[in-house]
Amino acid sequence: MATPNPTKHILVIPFPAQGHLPLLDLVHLLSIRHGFALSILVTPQNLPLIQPFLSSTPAASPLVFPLPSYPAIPSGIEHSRHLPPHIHPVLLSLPLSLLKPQILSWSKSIPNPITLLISDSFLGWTESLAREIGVPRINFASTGAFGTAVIDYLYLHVPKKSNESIQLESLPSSPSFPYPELPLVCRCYKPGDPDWEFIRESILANFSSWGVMTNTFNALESEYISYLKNFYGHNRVWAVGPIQPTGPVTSRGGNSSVSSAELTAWLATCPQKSVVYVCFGSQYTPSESQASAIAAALELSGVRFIWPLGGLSTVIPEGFEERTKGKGLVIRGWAPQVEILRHPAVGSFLTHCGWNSVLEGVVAGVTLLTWPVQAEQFINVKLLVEAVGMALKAASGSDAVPEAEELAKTFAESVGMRAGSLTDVVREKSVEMQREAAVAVKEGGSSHKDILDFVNAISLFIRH
Ligand SMILES: O=c1ccn([C@@H]2O[C@H](COP(=O)(O)OP(=O)(O)O[C@H]3O[C@H](CO)[C@@H](O)[C@H](O)[C@H]3O)[C@@H](O)[C@H]2O)c(=O)[nH]1
Repeated sequence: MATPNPTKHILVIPFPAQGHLPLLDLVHLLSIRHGFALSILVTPQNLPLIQPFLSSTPAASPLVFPLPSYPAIPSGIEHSRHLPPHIHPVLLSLPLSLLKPQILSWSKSIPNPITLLISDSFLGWTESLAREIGVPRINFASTGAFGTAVIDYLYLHVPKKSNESIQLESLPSSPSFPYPELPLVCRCYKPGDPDWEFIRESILANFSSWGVMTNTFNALESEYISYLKNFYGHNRVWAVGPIQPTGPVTSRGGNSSVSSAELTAWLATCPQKSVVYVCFGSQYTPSESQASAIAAALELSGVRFIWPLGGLSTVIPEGFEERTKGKGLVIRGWAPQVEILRHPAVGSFLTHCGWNSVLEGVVAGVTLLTWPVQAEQFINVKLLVEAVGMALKAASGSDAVPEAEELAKTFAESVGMRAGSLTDVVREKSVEMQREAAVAVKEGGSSHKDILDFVNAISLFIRH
């Protein structure tokens, strides 16, 4: 562990959403390995959520400011998981931006000046904050390079609602997407609406950040990483993923509602690669008919499974748990996803393709079965299925209700209970990407090198 150096002081401004947490894992690594002192901006309700990070990062201190009220955000809400579904999480950027004067005066009052600001790409307003403090800013993108490229493109060339597919001309291979599959953060933009104009300006401000760090790796997205370098007009785009969870993987993002011992005991009864894991991330609850289709498919296929229903209210058919007793585990609440995926008994993952789930699946070498529902998930599927060829399409869209028989076949093929030549190809590609991901983060690997390159680049700004 490196000795913390107070002259290397990073102000970190995370975005309060589960899927954006890898920023904390990244700065943990910078602190532990490279001796950076960290100040983490956090609002009071979110302070307990970052406690595990603070406990494991001795040179990190919270910088706590109450969240100012803002009309677009119901009062008392400080985290995206508590926002009603009709409010896009990015709008939490608005009240946070009101903290700028306080952050500025705090930065002037401290004995160990800030060297650098790292903030989430949903917080592009921090670009002008960094300029006022007089330090460079790193824009941290929690989506992949392709996802980031698409969101950036769509804020430059705002698409009109259309029945035709929207083609993104200057991106590699000029991909096109049906309008409803474009990220909601882009489709929600309302020209002339002051809140959305602020968000647009904020995203455009990311383009002038001094550097960009992204949670991806070269072997997975080299084409889009190169594209981003070209787009931003410099090479300070560091692909540093897959960022590893800080501390025990069992507690990533929340306390699990099932004990590790219970899970391990059950998984120990299952043959290698025989279990299908089903999860839709932290922000989506499958509808009752979707949950029924999944349940029927699990039952019909006869596969072993683990299915966390989340803290929200997924309704599953009556009697399902009794009928599948021994074959599967239904988890009510938060599951230790990373731990589950890394268990050798798990063979495939029906996922909504949130970027963290994708990377966690890649690291674990499981076969990804894709069912994108929102955000940039359709873009991630294009990457995984069409560009890399390492995933199988299971369903698509928040309104989709797949045929139980078809989904059952996909489940069975994915764990080798049914022959399917495509699955072999896909499975081999998953194993190859798993290997590439492991190589990337090891000494000499592309992501490891990018972190060192980043540390060297910012040493120019360190005052001694
Ligand atoms: O029971 C659960 C459910 C989720 N997780 C974890 O929660 C995270 C979920 O992140 P992600 O898979 O990225 O999904 P979302 O929470 O939906 O993430 C949002 O943010 C991501 C990063 O910007 C985007 O890629 C997604 O599309 C967007 O929906 C992952 O680390 C999971 O391991 C658990 O540990 N247990």
